[in-house]
Amino acid sequence: MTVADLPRAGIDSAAAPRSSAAVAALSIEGVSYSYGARRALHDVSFAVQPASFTALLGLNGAGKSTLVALITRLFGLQSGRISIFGDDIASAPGEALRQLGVVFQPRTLDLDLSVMQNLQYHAALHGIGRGEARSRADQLLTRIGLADRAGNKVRDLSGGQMRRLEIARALLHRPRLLLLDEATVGLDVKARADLIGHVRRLVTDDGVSVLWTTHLFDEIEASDDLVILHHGEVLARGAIAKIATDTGTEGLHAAFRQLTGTDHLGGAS
Ligand SMILES: Nc1ncnc2c1ncn2[C@@H]1O[C@H](COP(=O)(O)OP(=O)(O)OP(=O)(O)O)[C@@H](O)[C@H]1O
Repeated sequence: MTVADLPRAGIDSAAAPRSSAAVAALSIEGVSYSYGARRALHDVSFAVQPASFTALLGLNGAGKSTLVALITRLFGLQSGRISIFGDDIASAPGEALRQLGVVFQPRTLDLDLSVMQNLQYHAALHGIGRGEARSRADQLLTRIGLADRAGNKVRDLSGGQMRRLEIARALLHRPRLLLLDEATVGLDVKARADLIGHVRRLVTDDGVSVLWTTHLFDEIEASDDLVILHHGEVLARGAIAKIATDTGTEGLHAAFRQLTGTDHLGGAS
């Protein structure tokens, strides 16, 4: 089976856009959030365009996880607006979240169940029937290179394979927007490259829109939409070349250093 034979993982006719194709996959407008007196996000605004890879770059404490918690409605909004393909997460949460798949930073697989059982359990939570779940799971496991591991217990997988399984699980209900929060933490260099390659192919081959949060500069490519978040504020948006031009610097490291005033650079550690 080739990629062309597979259903487009990101496209679900039931979740087709209601209006024009110009609607952003994810729109964040004027979002602020505080934990008591501690401000975590301040007037954050940016958008993820359909079928694009947007990298949200920030050092530890920048506010990435807080933003993920707001997008997924783990936390309630204090101010601002978030919408997914035009559906407001506060006023139309069902419609909005149906179009969202999430891979959270901590692993959330059941280690004692098989790969297929993990997927079927999750599909049942989404109300997907057994036959349909099996068919979608088979397709997704092929898509992410785990078809031969369907019967294995999850605890026998490598860290990178577990992450890929979490991506397959996040795509089971055919969301058009995939949110991954520091998905490569704990993986070695090869597993990181492998994982990010899979995610990039979901964008180019299947039209999935991706928001990828990271503190690692080497996970960002020249063609990505980049959002630099620092101490809860968006300091720059756009492609690396644009940000470098805007800051009068050469390349991402220098631009980041200039924008944030910090020498603490995220490397491939
Ligand atoms: N439950 C909490 N109570 C109080 N402050 C918090 C809480 N969670 C996060 N913070 C603070 O909010 C700010 C943003 O944290 P957040 O975890 O969103 O950043 P992050 O970019 O995800 O960092 P990391 O990569 O380390 O997870 C930090 O100053 C953090 O200390």
